[in-house]
This record gives sequence, C-alpha cells and structure tokens, in this order.
Amino acid sequence: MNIIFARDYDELSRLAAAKVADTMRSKPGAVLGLPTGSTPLGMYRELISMYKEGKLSFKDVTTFNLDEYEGIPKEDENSYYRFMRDNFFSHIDIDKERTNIPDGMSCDVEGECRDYERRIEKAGGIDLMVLGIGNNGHIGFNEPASYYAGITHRVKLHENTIEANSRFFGSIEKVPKYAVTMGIKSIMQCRSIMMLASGKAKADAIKKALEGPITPELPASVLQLHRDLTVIVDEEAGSLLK
Ligand SMILES: N[C@@H]1[C@@H](O)[C@H](O)[C@@H](COP(=O)(O)O)O[C@@H]1O
Repeated sequence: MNIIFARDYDELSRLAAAKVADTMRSKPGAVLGLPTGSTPLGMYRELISMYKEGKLSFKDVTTFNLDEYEGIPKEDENSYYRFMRDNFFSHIDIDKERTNIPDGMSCDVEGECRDYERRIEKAGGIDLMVLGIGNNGHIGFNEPASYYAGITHRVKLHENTIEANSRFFGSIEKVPKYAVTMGIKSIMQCRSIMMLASGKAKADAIKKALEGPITPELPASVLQLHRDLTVIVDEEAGSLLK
C-alpha cells in the first residue's frame, strides 16, 4: 500500500489527476472507475485543465461510475449522472457512449446490475478505480454490514449516509433510501485502486480503513488486501495515522 500525504486539498487533487493521466498515457484506451462526492471535484477540475491545455485526451477512454441513487431521474440535479455530466464529462472530449453509470431508474434493478458487470467485463476490466470514502468507511455505497456484497447490487442506505448526503438535497426526507453500487468484488477486481480523503471528518474512517482490522463493518478496510492500492490523504484526513 502506498500512502501519500498531501499538504492540502489542492495538492491532493493535483496528485490524483496526475495518477489518472499516467494511467491514460501508459495505456491508450484505459478503463477508469470514477466516484462522485465533493472529494474528487478538484481532481476533475485538474483533469479538465489538462485537457484544455492540450496535454490529455479522453477520446479513447471508457469510464464506469461506482454508484447511483435509486429513483432519481437522470436530469435531476442530485443524480450522479448530472454530477458527472456537469462536473466532468461535458468539459472534456470523452465519447459519451463510453461513459457508464448504473441506471437508478431501471424497473429491473437486478437485470441492470448484471448488465453493468457484463459491460465492465466486455470493456476488459477497470485499470484504475478512483474512490472516495464515506464518514462511516463506505466505498461507493457499500455500507457497513456483517458480510461483503460482491458484485453490483441494490443497497439500502444507512441513516448516517442519508444524513451526510442530505446537504446536497436540502432536507433528509428528500434523500433516496436506496442506491445501486458496484460491489466489493467489483472494486477489488480493478487492476489498480486510488482512494482519496480530505478533511477532519474522514480521519477516523481512514485510520480504521488502513490500520484497523479487515472487516465488512468498515468496508474500506478490505482495500488493505489489494495488490495495487494508493491512498492520497490531506493533512487533516491523515492526522490519526501512525
Ligand atoms: N457514494 C458516494 C461515495 O462514493 C463517496 O465517496 C462519499 C463521500 O463523499 P464526499 O467526497 O462528498 O465526502 O459520498 C457518497 O456517499
């Protein structure tokens, strides 16, 4: 495991974008796994700048997003589809046909999950998966549980997650109760993983994830078993690490 201590959020974002760019340069047609949330916003801004400066092209890249809320239409301002379009995809030269986000409006959720896994396999698997981490240690929407959920699946969100994410919805009542997320197996199968964490609220989850026991009660702790894991933390998020 490679832990990088960034001075602050800006440096974390630059380092994260540089790793994505390296992956794209070393493998034309790379397949990227992408997260939402406030943490990767700076990384997306950096990547957009690289594209605008002519240093990077996303033409041949394929992407798979980690998760999506259930029951939120694509065009809703809180859908992860909108998040990705507004914060990243509409600013770069990516082929929209090569961007994949679970369909949270599907009337056949099970079928959608199976199809998502098939699409990842058909693309040749994910070269670099970028992850954030929830305050409770979740990755994607894999919530603390007594077992590991393997592949892409429907999940009931924890109270804690609903509360943390209510800041985007204006009120707790408006936050969806369910989501579709890539599973722990789908994440662990990625060839390389980079997890990002910024701010004091993440310090406890990061300490448990990297130094605590490996348990589905703290989903990110399973990443300790991955062969190619890079974690980038800023000073606050890394403040409890030994
Ligand atoms: N499903 C997403 C996660 O993928 C993300 O890592 C987490 C943390 O978000 P933030 O970066 O805003 O703290 O939020 C959501 O729950």
